[in-house]
Amino acid sequence: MTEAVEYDVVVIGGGPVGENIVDRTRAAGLSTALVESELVGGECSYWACVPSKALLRPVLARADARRVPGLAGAVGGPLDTAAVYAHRDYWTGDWKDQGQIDWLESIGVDVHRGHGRLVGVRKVSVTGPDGEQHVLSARHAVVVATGTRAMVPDLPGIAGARPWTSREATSARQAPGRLVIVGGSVVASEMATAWQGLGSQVTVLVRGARLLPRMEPFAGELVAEALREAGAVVRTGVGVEAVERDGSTGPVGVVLEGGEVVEGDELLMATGRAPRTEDLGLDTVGLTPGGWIGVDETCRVPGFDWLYAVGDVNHRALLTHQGKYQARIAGAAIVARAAGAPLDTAPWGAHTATADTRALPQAVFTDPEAAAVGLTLAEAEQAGHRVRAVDYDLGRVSGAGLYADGYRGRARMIVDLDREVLLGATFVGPGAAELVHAATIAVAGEVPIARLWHAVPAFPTVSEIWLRLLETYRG
Ligand SMILES: Cc1cc2nc3c(=O)[nH]c(=O)nc-3n(C[C@H](O)[C@H](O)[C@H](O)COP(=O)(O)OP(=O)(O)OC[C@H]3O[C@@H](n4cnc5c(N)ncnc54)[C@H](O)[C@@H]3O)c2cc1C
Ligand SMILES: NC(=O)c1ccc[n+]([C@@H]2O[C@H](COP(=O)([O-])OP(=O)(O)OC[C@H]3O[C@@H](n4cnc5c(N)ncnc54)[C@H](O)[C@@H]3O)[C@@H](O)[C@H]2O)c1
Repeated sequence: MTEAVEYDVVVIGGGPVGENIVDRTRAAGLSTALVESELVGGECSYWACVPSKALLRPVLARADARRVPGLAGAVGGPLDTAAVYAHRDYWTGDWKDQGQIDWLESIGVDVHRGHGRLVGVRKVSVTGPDGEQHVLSARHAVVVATGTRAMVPDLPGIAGARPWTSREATSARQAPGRLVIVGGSVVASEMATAWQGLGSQVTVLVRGARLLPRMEPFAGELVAEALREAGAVVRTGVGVEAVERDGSTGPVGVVLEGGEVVEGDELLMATGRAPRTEDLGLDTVGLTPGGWIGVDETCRVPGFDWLYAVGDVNHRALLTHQGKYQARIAGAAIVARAAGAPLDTAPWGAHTATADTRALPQAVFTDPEAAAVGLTLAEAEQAGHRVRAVDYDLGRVSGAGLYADGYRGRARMIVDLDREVLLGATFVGPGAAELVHAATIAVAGEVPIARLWHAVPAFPTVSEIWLRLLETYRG
């Protein structure tokens, strides 16, 4: 092995989070290396956010158009699926990352293709595609941004059944005749919407009581109702015991608790994520391989002055936008520490990822869309806040009625009664994803209800929901 090449900062993992870290550290003049074992751009760009939304957009646009009088008749037919897949392929750059590499070169980041592993304090080995190894050392920081992989439960028969994970579900070039989905959270709900819309007969097997269990209960209920109306089967409270499949092309059988078998042509396991830390050399610095990497509010690993874990891998918030926010915070902290400058780690300070716990937004691209920020009613009560949930039927807002005939949706805001600020908000309805950022500003800014009263939504937009919620609260 050759002598270590020294940088100020070494980042392992070039997903959206790693890319944002290196952008920050380079902009501040720190020499920076990025180690990536697959494609720069990460899961999000090639097998998650981007291809899934490219598949979903035509499905949701068609559903919206079918609710517009005068337009419905023009969009009654099936989707041009070849064009949908081509559009998805375009957005993934045909699973090539040359554009990202060119950008990194243009900002002066050295990209090391290969598998990165810690090999002691401040040291990272890179095993290239040809098996050759070299070592990088970091003067100031090593950042782990290795993200997650799909977590598939170890059910009897699962390996032989060759189930889809989120990777196949976002990159497939043909709709299976029958798609069985195990799981009930975001991936299950979005992929059920996409593939039912693209022509599959979808069956969703939900272990819990409803879809989207981390959101207000009405979100999952409205999404399940719409999926059923679109022709999908959504079954709740069902456990899966085993999976069976004979041969390479035969149908797959999902054996439920009690013995019933649900048959499909493909099976998608949408059962959560596992951190990509099992082969990362964590043991060489006293950490446990395979686990999530816990961090402080600056995304630094407790007990280390040089090791950071940012994005999915720290398990604070498994979302691209939030990982990129952490990258901005951690990047600023690395730069400040390298310069010996003081850090602002007070809540909402420049070097603390406060929004992860206080104002975390998410938009789920189902039909209807479901978007939320901050705490749900149950979470707020559990945290000991004195709160009131204010609900309103989105379909009663003029802007919503004009947006779609028979608009169905619901909104809820959670008011902290002691401080009269919002702790959270949820919007479910066609186009509702675009409503959440206003709520994020209200929650992160701790804007008093009395001042929100002066934030007048334009007529006739769906945003008039804000006025209705505030009127309902004020009686
Ligand atoms: C189907 C699906 C849809 C999603 N949709 C959304 C969405 O709409 N909006 C949203 O906000 N979030 C969405 N997410 C979540 C989002 O994909 C993740 O939060 C995001 O990708 C996390 O970014 P990251 O950079 O932390 O990790 P990743 O994107 O996983 O990137 C990690 C990178 O590290 C590399 N790597 C791993 N180990 C090593 C190693 N040892 N050496 C070198 N390189 C390594 C990997 O190859 C990868 O490129 C979705 C997830 C899924 C599964
Ligand atoms: N639009 C978005 O923001 C978006 C879209 C997709 C994914 N994501 C993010 O990606 C992450 C992964 O999403 P996900 O839906 O895969 O995971 P998740 O962790 O949100 O949910 C996994 C679900 O699978 C169920 N499950 C686990 N084991 C099971 C088993 N053996 N049998 C039956 N059910 C089982 C769990 O009960 C849970 O509901 C999430 O954190 C999500 O926020 C975000």
